[in-house]
Amino acid sequence: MSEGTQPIVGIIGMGDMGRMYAKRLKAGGVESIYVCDKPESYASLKQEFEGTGIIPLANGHQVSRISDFIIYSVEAAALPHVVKEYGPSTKIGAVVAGQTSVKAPEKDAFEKYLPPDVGITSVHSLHGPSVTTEGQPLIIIHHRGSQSNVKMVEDIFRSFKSRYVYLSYEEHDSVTANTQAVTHAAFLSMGTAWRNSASYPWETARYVSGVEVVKVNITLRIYAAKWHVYAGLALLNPDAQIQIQQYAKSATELFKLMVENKKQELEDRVWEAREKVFGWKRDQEPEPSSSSDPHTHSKSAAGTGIETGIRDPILLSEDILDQFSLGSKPQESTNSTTTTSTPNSHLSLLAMVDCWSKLGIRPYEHLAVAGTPVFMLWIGVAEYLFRQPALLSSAIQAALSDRIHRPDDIEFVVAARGWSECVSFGNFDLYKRRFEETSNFFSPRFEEATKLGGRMIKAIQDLQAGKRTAGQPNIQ
Ligand SMILES: NC(=O)C1=CN([C@@H]2O[C@H](COP(=O)(O)OP(=O)(O)OC[C@H]3O[C@@H](n4cnc5c(N)ncnc54)[C@H](OP(=O)(O)O)[C@@H]3O)[C@@H](O)[C@H]2O)C=CC1
Ligand SMILES: O=C(O)C(=O)Cc1ccc(O)cc1
Repeated sequence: MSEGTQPIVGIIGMGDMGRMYAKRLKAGGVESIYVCDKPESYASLKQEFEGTGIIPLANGHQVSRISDFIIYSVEAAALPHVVKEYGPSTKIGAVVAGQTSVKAPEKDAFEKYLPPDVGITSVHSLHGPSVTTEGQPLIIIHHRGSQSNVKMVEDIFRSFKSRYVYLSYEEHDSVTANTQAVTHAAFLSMGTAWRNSASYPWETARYVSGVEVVKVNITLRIYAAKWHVYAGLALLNPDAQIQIQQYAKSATELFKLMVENKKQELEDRVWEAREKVFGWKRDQEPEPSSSSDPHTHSKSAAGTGIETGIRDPILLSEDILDQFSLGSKPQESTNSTTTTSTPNSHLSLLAMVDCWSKLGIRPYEHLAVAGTPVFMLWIGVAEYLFRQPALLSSAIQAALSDRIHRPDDIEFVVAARGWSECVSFGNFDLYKRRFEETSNFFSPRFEEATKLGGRMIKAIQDLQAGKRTAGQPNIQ
């Protein structure tokens, strides 16, 4: 690349993320963008991108030969063979990145198949293709080559207005196992449980309000997306299995305490997890943003040593959550199965906080480094339940005595164990089958839920942004 000229950007893989990148980079002022998908898609890509300034080429060899910065944006499981094929054609002195959600296989493939004169400065946008890039974390992994390559990558993505987060390959997989893999395991399990109960949660009045809205909408959002994205980051991330297994173990152990009616043990375990994760003493309700919030003075992300600065609590309110109800809120009725006030064990959330506690995960610190919108919402609802002692007590009480939700809880435990086992087998076909069985069950509601999920994510981001502009501490 000669001095003063813009780098030529190449994208291999024009699926959802590749397209989003190409369009946003073009709109952001990158002059030359060459892209390709599989050779059989060349003709249709050419037609689709005619007149846009984004130039489709026949294959990854052509993109690699001409580009100064090449982004592989293909399925995680396909990446090694795609890099093996096109990597040797990479232009001398170019810089290569992968959009892959899991970096261990990407690192291996790049080291193995890229010529030694090629730099490796990888990226990962921590959000889906339909979410704004603005304010979202964009992880930059500088692995090989001149430090000036980092500046080039930063300049290329400047128009995204994302928040750059600098990690190593290993730190990336450790943080995303904590933020993404285990969070997805929770939502996938809820979906499987509902499917196996043959019940659409929005048809059951007890699921329409508050915390349930997030559970249902995000579950549907995940099942509406591509299975390989979730399979890749769960099955190929060496750190993810431990987290997913602990989540299933937490759900199982809590459930056993429930059915054995071991009140004291269950209470002690839940309140201890609350203190360990959130720092709030038993029965103590923290003031908003008070110094008793442990996460408001955290300094480094657990396990990474990365300085994170300060993070606000999320402080979701019932009012915000209810704006996104999937059904209409029923009137209080004498039939307890149809009232919104029926206490719920919230086993999926009790298990999540127990799992964070057992693994020493500090969710706010990971959120500050590499939080996805889904993870932020999930912490938001966990915080909502655990912040208010009365609400948490009523969940524990329901866990011990309520019989209405118990069948759902059984299904949930079985589902969490099933996902954990599936991940431990490392079998993509099995994962796909499990995913698609549930995804087909929910598909009639995808369009609506995806829109609602998008609005919910925007609302929580606006809430956070509003707090920051109101003078509360920011994470940067
Ligand atoms: N979707 C998301 O929310 C996010 C995804 N990611 C990561 O980004 C990557 C891409 O994901 P996403 O865009 O969603 O997935 P898609 O399936 O939409 O896109 C992947 C594209 O790569 C193409 N491809 C496969 N092999 C080749 C090849 N040899 N040459 C050229 N193109 C090829 C695929 O073609 P075909 O369909 O024919 O196989 C497909 O069009 C994944 O690694 C994912 O983990 C990261 C952040 C968010
Ligand atoms: O926010 C989430 O967890 C999502 O589900 C969207 C997503 C999927 C894969 C990524 O690598 C990054 C973000």
